[in-house]
Amino acid sequence: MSIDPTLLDDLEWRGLIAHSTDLDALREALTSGSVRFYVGFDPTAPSLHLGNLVQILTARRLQQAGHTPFALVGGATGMIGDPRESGERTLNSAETVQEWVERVRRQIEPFLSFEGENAATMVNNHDWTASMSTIDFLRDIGKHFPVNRMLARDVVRTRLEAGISYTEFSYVLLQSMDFLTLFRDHGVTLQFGGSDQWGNLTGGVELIRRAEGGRAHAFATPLITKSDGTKYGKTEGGALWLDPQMMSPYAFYQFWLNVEDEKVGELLRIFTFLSREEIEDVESRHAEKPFLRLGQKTLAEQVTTLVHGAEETERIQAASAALFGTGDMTTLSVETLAAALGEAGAVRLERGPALPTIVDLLVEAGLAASRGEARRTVTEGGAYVNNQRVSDPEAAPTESDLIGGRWLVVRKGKKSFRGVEIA
Ligand SMILES: N[C@@H](Cc1ccc(O)cc1)C(=O)O
Repeated sequence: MSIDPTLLDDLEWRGLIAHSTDLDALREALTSGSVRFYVGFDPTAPSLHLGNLVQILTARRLQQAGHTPFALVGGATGMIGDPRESGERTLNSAETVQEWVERVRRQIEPFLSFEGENAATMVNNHDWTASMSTIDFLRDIGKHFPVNRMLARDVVRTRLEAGISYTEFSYVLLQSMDFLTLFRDHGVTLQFGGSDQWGNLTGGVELIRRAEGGRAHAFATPLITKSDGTKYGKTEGGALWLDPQMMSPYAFYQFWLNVEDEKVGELLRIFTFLSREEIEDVESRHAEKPFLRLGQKTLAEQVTTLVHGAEETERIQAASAALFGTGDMTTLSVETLAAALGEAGAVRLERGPALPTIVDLLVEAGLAASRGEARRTVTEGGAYVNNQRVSDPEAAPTESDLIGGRWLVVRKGKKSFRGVEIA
């Protein structure tokens, strides 16, 4: 496996290095051989989310450049909880943590290669933490942690007033012990994580120095925020999950399609494997005609393909093109349409003796508040069934209009549409 000497320049160009312990030493290490590195994920939910994806993709970049990944799932740290500013976490049961460990592990695996000279290894910190005695922990690890420095960390300072348990306060020792263990047992010399992990990352580097006289490196990736500084996912109603059961691939795709123009370049650099030339080309074409949304479309296609695969992405694209365009809907697969409409909203109508008229459809689909309003929408030319404009308020679709024998797409104006299932 040859080493790509341009890796660090590429990471910097992508804006992936927000903090680092010593960039020159890191560059030296990353160009002189395959570096064993690690990144950890806590099972705090049944699925990883957008923030974790930055780390997963960064790990993949390092592996593609010839370095050797250790992906850690926090079977132990997931039992404790990394302190966050919003307050003390509630402890999850051991069974729940165990179940989530497995799910998180399966989510990470497809992004890394487990073959070849620099094959990835999955590790679980429960393996070296669970059997450790309290006495050993306090003597061998605790002794290296000055409490005054632990108190100075931002997250701890913000928590001091409202309160922080000894459990969460100790978290940094566990993560630092992980780095030390991987350093000793596997020669791991680099850890990275999100910028909120900076204290935990440097804790490990410092512990390796104090306990072992060893040299290790760390860097932190930036926090991904919207242009107003708030987190993605907050206003969309929940985190952006990678698990298709928790966030449909269609909704995932739509999220990328709707990011702000100012963010397109940054997100393309962080979340795609397009080259610098390709990204710069998309950016300049996007800047010329932002209304074509080339940047968002590229982003949506690339990231959805990485997470949900090419086939699923094509299905979503076909559905979106049909829903928002003028295309022929009858050629769509019913599954894709149903998924897309499930997201956009769909209503179900009992099949009566005759199919409903366009006025009925607009009212039933919730696109018009009254029959009067529905009638006006039709006469003003703003009503569509399956992308075909309907101009007669009394007109009703025919059986052959029903996609897959039961679906209609009712649209009002350009953007509001609903699925109607006649069952
Ligand atoms: N603390 C990390 C997860 C982690 C756990 C253990 C480690 O050794 C490393 C990282 C997070 O909350 O995202």
